[in-house]
Amino acid sequence: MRYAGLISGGVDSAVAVHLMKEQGITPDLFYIKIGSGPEGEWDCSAEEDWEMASTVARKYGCRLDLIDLQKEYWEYVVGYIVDRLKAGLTPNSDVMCNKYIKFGVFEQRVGHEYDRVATGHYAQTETDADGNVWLTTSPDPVKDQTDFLAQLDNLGLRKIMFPIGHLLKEEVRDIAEREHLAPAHRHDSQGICFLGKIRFSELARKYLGEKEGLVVEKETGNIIGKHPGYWFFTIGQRKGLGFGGGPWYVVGKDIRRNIIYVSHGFQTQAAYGREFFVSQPNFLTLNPFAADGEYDITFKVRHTPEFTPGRLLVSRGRYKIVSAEDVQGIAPGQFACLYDAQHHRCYGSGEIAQAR
Ligand SMILES: Nc1ncnc2c1ncn2[C@@H]1O[C@H](COP(=O)(O)OP(=O)(O)OP(=O)(O)O)[C@@H](O)[C@H]1O
Repeated sequence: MRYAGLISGGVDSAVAVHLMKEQGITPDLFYIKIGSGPEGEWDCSAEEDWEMASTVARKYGCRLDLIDLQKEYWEYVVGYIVDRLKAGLTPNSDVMCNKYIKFGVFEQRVGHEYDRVATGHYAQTETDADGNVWLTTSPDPVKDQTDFLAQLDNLGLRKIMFPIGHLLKEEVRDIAEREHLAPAHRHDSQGICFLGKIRFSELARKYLGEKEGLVVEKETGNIIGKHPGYWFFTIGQRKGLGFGGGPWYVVGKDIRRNIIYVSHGFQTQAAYGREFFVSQPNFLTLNPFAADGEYDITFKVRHTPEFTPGRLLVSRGRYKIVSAEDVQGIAPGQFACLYDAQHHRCYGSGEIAQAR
């Protein structure tokens, strides 16, 4: 068996390597470089991550290679983000980075030479009696990353290994301390999916520019203020609106007229919803909802520790989630991730469809 390990310079993948060594496996390690943009305009400070990865590789006698996927990252992941922002949708860079980069381009370039590829994700897999491999959640609900992995295909899932998947973050840190792994005291690495909120707005400014529009209170139609372009705002967003007299929630967008609709108050009903459609989901293994009917599920519409209970209504290939609780900020384009009622198995995810 040939083993590869994806190493980021952070604690999680360092401990993953340690645990593989404990099992007698010496993986070849790969550090993926996404660089700092086509014109070198973003400061990614990746040197430190590379240093950390090298220290771990030396300690465990592993080969370490740097794979430059800068061009592909900007083409596929950043391209997708800008596209979605322009369409008024809420993109998810972590999901797409896993799909296109770590398990997409990496697999084509390097991964295909290996039988298994290990990462430091907080997720697990299980094999049923028929030999089907399923993605299952981490015991650490705060760190669980199954939602980021839910767009992979079954081939990827069969190949992947999560050496720290059964552990809590605290346990991973303890191992790192005990083993004097250099990154033990580091913050989480930049990772390659580094595009957080700030980056999103920087990207939006660079690629889509600014275009002044109106901010309108949904209930009254009153004009509250102006904004620099609908692409800077996400449905459900509360912080960073800067309109005064808040809290305000973004509850809708009219992208044709460049209008942002907001709603006022802490408990505003307009910020919540209970029902929405999911575009054709990607099923990681089998589709457990193949027959029309109603199913008890849990789901997530964003990366939070909570799994929301609800029912999935399936009718002629259409998937509708009816939540048992109010859900804040149901944003078209964002992924709805589907789990069983015990939030043990993660079945896959699909984009939240535009309300019609
Ligand atoms: N630049 C990279 N090169 C290679 N693999 C990476 C890189 N960034 C992330 N990974 C892989 O993806 C996993 C999850 O990445 P994520 O960005 O979520 O980081 P994390 O949970 O903070 O993990 P870590 O502590 O290892 O950075 C990492 O554990 C690692 O296996």
